[in-house]
Amino acid sequence: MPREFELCPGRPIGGDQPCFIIAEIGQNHQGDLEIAKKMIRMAKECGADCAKFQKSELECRFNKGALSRPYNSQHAWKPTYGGHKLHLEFSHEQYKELQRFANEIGIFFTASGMDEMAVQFLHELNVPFLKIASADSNNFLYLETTAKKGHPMVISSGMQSIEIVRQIYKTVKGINPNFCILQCTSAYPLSPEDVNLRVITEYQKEFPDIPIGYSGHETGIAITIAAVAMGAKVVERHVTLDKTWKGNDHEASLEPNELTELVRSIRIVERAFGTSVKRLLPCEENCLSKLGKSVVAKVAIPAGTSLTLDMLTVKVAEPKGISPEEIFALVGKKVKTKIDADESITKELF
Ligand SMILES: CC(=O)N[C@H](C=O)[C@@H](O)[C@H](O)[C@H](O)COP(=O)(O)O
Ligand SMILES: C=C(OP(=O)(O)O)C(=O)O
Repeated sequence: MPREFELCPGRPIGGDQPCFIIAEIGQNHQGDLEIAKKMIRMAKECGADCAKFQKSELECRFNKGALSRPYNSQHAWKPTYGGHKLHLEFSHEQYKELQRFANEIGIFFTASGMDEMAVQFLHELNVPFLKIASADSNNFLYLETTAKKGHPMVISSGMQSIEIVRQIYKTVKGINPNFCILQCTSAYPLSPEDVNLRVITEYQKEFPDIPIGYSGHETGIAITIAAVAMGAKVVERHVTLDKTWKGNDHEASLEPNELTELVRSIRIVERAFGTSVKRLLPCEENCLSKLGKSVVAKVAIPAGTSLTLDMLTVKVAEPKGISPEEIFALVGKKVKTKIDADESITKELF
């Protein structure tokens, strides 16, 4: 059983705790603070545990060449990648406002720190946990600095190999025990064939003492529900107010009705995990008494006969007789009284 730890105040994850559901607002707010607030409210109303953003300090995250490279995508807000990213970036003051807003409406608030300066800002903002985006999970310098901040960590593993993920585990484990690793494939939208849910099982085997989760970029909710059924303890999905909006992530995001349905389905699946003890349950008694089978005489059996298998069959019978699993134990037993063909074989006959 993976160890539990408190990801947010009063909200442990891992073990048998409910799956922690992150609504990744990311940059789907289009650079508009009012849309961002609407999305935080939406995440809360749909039942997500946390609203998450992406914080960058652009000069720390990108070099000059990357900032000035042309961005010709249909999703571009400005002609250069730097201009585009700047359009989607909220200031420190705006982050504080969003954090206050999330506090007011009662949903956990955090962000991925997309570079070391952003992590320092989020540390000062005192977010409950730090999300490490896939693109930083092999950035060991950053990982070490971030782990040392002491916040719980949720680390995504898109674009990485198992060797790198082992190194992530080892590095962070040595500094900060409170972290989990998410299976993730970094493509938008993600085809089911590239999801590789089996990696969740692999991570559970490789890292049995930490919670494992899933960060999905597919469309729809089925795959994320399956991830939870496989034991994901944290799930993250992009959310949007409108999938047709401009932006790289909207198509692979969930609209409010889908997020609501995802949360509802995850909570149902969790109720269904139940126990690993296999036994007849009280709720099965009705079915058993209506359709459960009994041993029945196949032929008329005279009193004093030693039973053989060819005298017996199994049917739904009234009254209830001996259970079918005991049929072989009846062979050789002598009946006290005569039994008619098709009569239930009951304990009283011996
Ligand atoms: C890998 C990574 O950081 N991925 C993020 C999280 O999933 C995404 O939200 C990107 O920020 C987004 O897809 C980038 O789009 P553009 O390049 O149009 O700003
Ligand atoms: C890119 C991010 O997440 P992931 O790698 O899980 O898609 C993020 O959190 O900003």
